[in-house]
Amino acid sequence: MSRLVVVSNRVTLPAKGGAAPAGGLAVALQAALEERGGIWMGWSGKSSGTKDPEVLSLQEHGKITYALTDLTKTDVEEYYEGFANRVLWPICHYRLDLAEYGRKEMAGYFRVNRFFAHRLAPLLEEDDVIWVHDYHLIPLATELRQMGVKNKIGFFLHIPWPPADVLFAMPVHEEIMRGLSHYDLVGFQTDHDLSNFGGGLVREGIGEALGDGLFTSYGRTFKGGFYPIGIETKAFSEFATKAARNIMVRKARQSIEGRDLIIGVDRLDYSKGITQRIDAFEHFVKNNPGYHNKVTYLQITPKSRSEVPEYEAMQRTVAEQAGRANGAIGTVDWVPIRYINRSIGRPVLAGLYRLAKIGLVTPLRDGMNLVAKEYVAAQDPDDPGVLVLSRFAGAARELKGALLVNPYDIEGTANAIARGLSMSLEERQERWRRMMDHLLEHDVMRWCDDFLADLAPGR
Ligand SMILES: O=P(O)(O)OC[C@H]1O[C@H](O[C@H]2O[C@H](CO)[C@@H](O)[C@H](O)[C@H]2O)[C@H](O)[C@@H](O)[C@@H]1O
Ligand SMILES: O=c1ccn([C@@H]2O[C@H](COP(=O)(O)OP(=O)(O)O)[C@@H](O)[C@H]2O)c(=O)[nH]1
Repeated sequence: MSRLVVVSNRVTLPAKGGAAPAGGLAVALQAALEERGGIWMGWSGKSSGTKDPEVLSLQEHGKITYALTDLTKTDVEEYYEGFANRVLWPICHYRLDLAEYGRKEMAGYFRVNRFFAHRLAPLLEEDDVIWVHDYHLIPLATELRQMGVKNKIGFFLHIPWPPADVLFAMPVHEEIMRGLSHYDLVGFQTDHDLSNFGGGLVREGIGEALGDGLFTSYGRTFKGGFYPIGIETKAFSEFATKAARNIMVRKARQSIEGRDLIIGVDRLDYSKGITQRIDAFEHFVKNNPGYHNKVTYLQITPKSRSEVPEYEAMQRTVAEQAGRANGAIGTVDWVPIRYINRSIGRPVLAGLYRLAKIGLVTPLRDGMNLVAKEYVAAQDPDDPGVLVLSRFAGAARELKGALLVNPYDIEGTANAIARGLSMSLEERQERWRRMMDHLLEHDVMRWCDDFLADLAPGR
């Protein structure tokens, strides 16, 4: 088997005790690489200030060699906070209104991709298979090809790919589309993302779908496919079973005092639909007096990308909204919404998911949403909870046993909460079994194997 070289913007070294960082990409790649071994190259998450970053720091952990680089302050501002998170992220999440274009940021994005290529190239061996992840690094293959790298290079996009009318509002879309054509395989989360990609090529007159998963554009022929990312289903389910003994989970159980628990877990991001979700919960409580003092909604929301103005503003908005809703619907002996702003380790999260009667996962747009899958995997087969899931999450293409909602429809989401809480055991089990069987078969290793088999068959 060829050596696997993974490149992603952010690389986080495994924490003591094996706790993984918040963020689906890091969680999934760690699981996939731990089994197969290989190199994982990317940004350390640290800034070297104004100094040029030192050479790569190489560190071995188990079968993985981590190759980390710092970035200068300017690089972080222009490449990560600027172009990646203020242009590509909003555009790919259909938020044209939030995209902020700047020539400086665009230049910084392409410059850092070149820098990554120059740092990566000396590590490469002839037979290596290179797997690049996410929107931060779209131009990386172009840069590597210009340096003469002939290896197989695949790209997987963890976030949605928008339709032509949205994508082409981005001034630099042509460079981005050209960048993708330099890969051997371009993978998306869902069939919808793939068809948006193919549709965009045709609409702009820059390429076409040749059939059998082949595309051509800018004089290159490459494969495209969809590979829905999975979780470590079996291991996560075992975590959840054991977590009942965890002290934090026991304390949480005691503190809800027999009320029904509803759980939401999301990075603090405008794409996650947290404000609409709080509105929906408030609406549910107001319209279902029988549930007064009988339900607790726990929203776990670690801060994310706080240097980006839209994210900083959200911290205030969501906190104020949770406070206002508690003021409006709470009573002297009942705080209906518990809003937590820090990251919780996944072993504890697993136990909290299992305690919850409803997993409330209502992003306005999401590439996949691993929380939805983790919630299902964590359930007790004898008494499973109900997943209320946005139809705009990639996970909705697979998890047909969920109650699918439109997160913009506040009343509809409130009704789904009510329906979930009163659903019969038989229906809950039937819906859960369907989803769990799917997740057991399509776990994170399957995702990894499927992608790599299409990228480098027979290697
Ligand atoms: O690295 P950050 O800027 O702190 O952000 C964390 C990650 O967020 C995004 O995750 C996506 O990947 C998940 C796994 O495929 C998927 O389930 C989710 O829908 C996506 O939003 C981002 O794509 C990653 O690059 C970030 O590391
Ligand atoms: O306090 C938290 C919140 C989230 N997560 C993990 O972060 C990932 C979030 O992935 P998802 O695909 O749902 O969204 P993303 O943040 O990548 O957009 C999941 O594995 C969560 O278990 C975590 O470990 N602790």
